[in-house]
Amino acid sequence: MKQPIISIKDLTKMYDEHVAVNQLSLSIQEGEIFGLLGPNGAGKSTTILMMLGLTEPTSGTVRVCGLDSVRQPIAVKRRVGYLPDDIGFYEDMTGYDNLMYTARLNRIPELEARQRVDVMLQRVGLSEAAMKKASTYSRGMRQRLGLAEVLLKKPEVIILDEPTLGLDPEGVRELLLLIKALSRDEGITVLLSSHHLHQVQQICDRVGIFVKGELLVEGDVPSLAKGLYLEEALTLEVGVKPIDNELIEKLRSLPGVVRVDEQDGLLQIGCKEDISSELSRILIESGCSLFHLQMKQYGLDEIYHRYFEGGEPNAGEIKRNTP
Ligand SMILES: Nc1ncnc2c1ncn2[C@@H]1O[C@H](COP(=O)(O)OP(=O)(O)OP(=O)(O)O)[C@@H](O)[C@H]1O
Repeated sequence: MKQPIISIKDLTKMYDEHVAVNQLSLSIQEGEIFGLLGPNGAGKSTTILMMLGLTEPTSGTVRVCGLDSVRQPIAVKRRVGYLPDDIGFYEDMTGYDNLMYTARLNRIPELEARQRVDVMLQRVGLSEAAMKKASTYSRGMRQRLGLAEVLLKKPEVIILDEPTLGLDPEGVRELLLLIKALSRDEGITVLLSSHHLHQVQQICDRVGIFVKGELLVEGDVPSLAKGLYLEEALTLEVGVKPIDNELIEKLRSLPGVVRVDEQDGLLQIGCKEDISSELSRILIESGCSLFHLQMKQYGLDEIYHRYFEGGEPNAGEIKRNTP
């Protein structure tokens, strides 16, 4: 198996007596989009700072792109792009000049810098606003300019701290789609922190849920739903004709089916796992005509609330992260 691009083992950070991150172990594979989720103060930013070599762990190890973040922080920073939650620009300079300034700081030769800045501005959808001062940019435009700046270095990994903070729904959607496209097209590994769970679940391959310095669970959204021992991990919405009691009873008796209800002419079938292909086979074999089949999965919000009902980890439901 390939070595993970980010590898964290037993990482702990204490601020005096306060444990900000506690015995964290986590591996992220190349090309993955990983979401670090959790409420304020959970330890997400501290973890990011340790990955970047910007703060030293109290104990444990963190390796990024095969480099030790404590011993080789400069080499790590060369290969990792970091977008903090409060990005600073030269407000009196245009978006274009801000990027050129960063390119020069990174010693990119002038001609190449101009070309790369043009490409990046186009990539993030800011070509038209390139000659406007950064002070006139909206929050969404600033985030996109920040992304362009990070990408100038051609990073292998990008780390985004709360990238959607303060954006309106359309801005959030645009930024997340852009992040997803970058990861897909350029093969960049993305780690992003957020407490807006429903937003990031759209683009994350896997998420880790943090609380009070501990990673309680990690996995893709469907496995987390399963890990929560949710009786009903997903609902299949089925449009089929004709619907009669015999059909409903037959479906109720299928393995993995928890409930079958009829609602507005559609069947709502709650199941423990995805049985859609088995289900369509049975319906067609029974002589029914199937005109609609849609799967509705539990989202991260549901998962998150199950874990942290009342703001505290719901001890009965926590399945510990095992490295
Ligand atoms: N420099 C510091 N000195 C002392 N305590 C700190 C320092 N930085 C963070 N902490 C504490 O460590 C804990 C984790 O903070 P951290 O900023 O990593 O959380 P977070 O999950 O990123 O939260 P947020 O979403 O609010 O940024 C918090 O209790 C915070 O008060």
